[in-house]
Amino acid sequence: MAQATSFSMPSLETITTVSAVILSSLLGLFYWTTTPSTAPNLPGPCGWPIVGNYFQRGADPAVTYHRWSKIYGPVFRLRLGYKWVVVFNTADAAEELLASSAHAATFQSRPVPYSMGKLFKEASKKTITIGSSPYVVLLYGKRRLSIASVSPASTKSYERLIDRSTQNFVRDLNVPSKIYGVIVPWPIFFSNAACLAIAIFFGTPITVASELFKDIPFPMWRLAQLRNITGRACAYFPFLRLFPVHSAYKEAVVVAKYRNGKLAGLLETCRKQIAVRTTVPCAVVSMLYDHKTEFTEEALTSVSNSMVSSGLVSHMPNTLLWSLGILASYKTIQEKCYQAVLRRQTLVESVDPVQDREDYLMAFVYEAGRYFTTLRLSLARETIGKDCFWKGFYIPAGTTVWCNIHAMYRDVPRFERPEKFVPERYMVGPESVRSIPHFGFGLGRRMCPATILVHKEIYSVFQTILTYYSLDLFDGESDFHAVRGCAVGRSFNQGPKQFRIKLHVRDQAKLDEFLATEI
Ligand code: HEM
Repeated sequence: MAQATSFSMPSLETITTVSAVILSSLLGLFYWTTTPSTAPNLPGPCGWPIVGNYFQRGADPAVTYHRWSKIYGPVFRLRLGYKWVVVFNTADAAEELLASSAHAATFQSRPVPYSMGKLFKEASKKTITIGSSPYVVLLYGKRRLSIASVSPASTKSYERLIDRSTQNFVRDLNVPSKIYGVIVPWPIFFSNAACLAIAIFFGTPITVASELFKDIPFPMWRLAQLRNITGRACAYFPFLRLFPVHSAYKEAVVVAKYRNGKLAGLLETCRKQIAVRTTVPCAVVSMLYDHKTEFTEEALTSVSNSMVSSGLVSHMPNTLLWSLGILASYKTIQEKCYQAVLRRQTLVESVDPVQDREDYLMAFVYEAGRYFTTLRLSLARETIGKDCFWKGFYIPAGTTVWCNIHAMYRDVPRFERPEKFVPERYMVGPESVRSIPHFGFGLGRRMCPATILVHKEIYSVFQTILTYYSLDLFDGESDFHAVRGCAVGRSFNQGPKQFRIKLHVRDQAKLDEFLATEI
């Protein structure tokens, strides 16, 4: 006997989801077949129906865009789902569009991707870093605070904190070196970059800074995942927002709240110390002295978030790790850096990152920033208020813009043999005589305010390590090619593949004395 087939009606939720998917697909198809007049009229690669160029971006999108720029020109457009994005790929084009008086004002906002917007609502506005903030009234006030806190004068006032932090790098390298002989640098460089950021900004003692995030419930980089230019499909395909929220997002919200709490606590401690004049010179002191009453607690925590996030998340540690790897792998470069360290010991002044063109270690720091470019697509920008007309092309208001720093640093008219790692380019020859562009820190009105501080910090870290140790690569990545040696080209920030090193003490008595010194 034939069995009766039971048939139950799909739930209302299923019907809604399926209808939304079909509707979005139809809208996507319509959008693809009829490029709207509001799209930028630039050349660009032909995409697939609905998804556009989303799946054509390859494992390392900055590298793919560099290749595409040879076909479509220095500035081209992409379509990712429903969104148009414009990519700047040469130094000339980026300087003209982001830094010239004709266009700079147009590109001074930042887009707020869907997940970030949601995060800001759920984890409070304190989470909005300057680097993730659109152009709003408070932005330039916050930028002013951030610039005050890292100006050359204030940086000079907390040089001692930089020395204290770099001593801690050596302390943390010394222990596993003695016990195991071989070192996995990741945990040491990530935790010390975080300590460096906290110590310099809040004047926090290293012993306190190194314990601060020990009870973090989820990894700090959950937050960076939300900012990732190449990730987050729901930013481009709105129908995905109908699906339940991913656990990584929920964890990012928890991390954001946790971090806000810790930073607000540190700020409060600084305030109390300032009131009774027991504070040490640090970035918060430089920031608060002139602007004590103008800013709300929320704004100040947001600025604190901005100023420590590069150390807590990834660009600082990744830049240090690439540099460490190349020093360990390329003995000639390491020896030249060591000679520069010895030369510096004979000079009275500490290095001046802007003026000093004779210091090989400084040139090495610049070249590592150029060659590896840890924020390859910078931080996204958005046009603000008005359309941009450039060389007969049209970029409408509200368009997302990515600046391909990886490609700009490989711009042949600007950089000779850009595929080679050559620190000397910053000491002699055409690149050293003109003012040096540090595209790795962006350009124009939203450029990173911390260029000088960062160069000084990286210099100090390697100056201190090389004073006491010579380095050898033990195993793992050895080539340190910016593209082939990159661990994950699609992440928010590009770091090297895994490697391990060995350290050799240059002079044990000198090292012991240094480790026993309280700076
Ligand atoms: C290796 C280290 C670093 C790199 C490679 C780096 C790179 C960048 C880049 C590419 C941008 C975007 C610029 C643009 O859109 O044109 C940026 C923004 C920013 N950076 Fe850095 N940065 C580093 C370290 C730091 C540090 C240590 C601080 C603070 C002490 C800092 C504070 C900021 C702030 C506040 C912004 C946002 C500026 C704005 O949106 O107006 N950065 N950084």
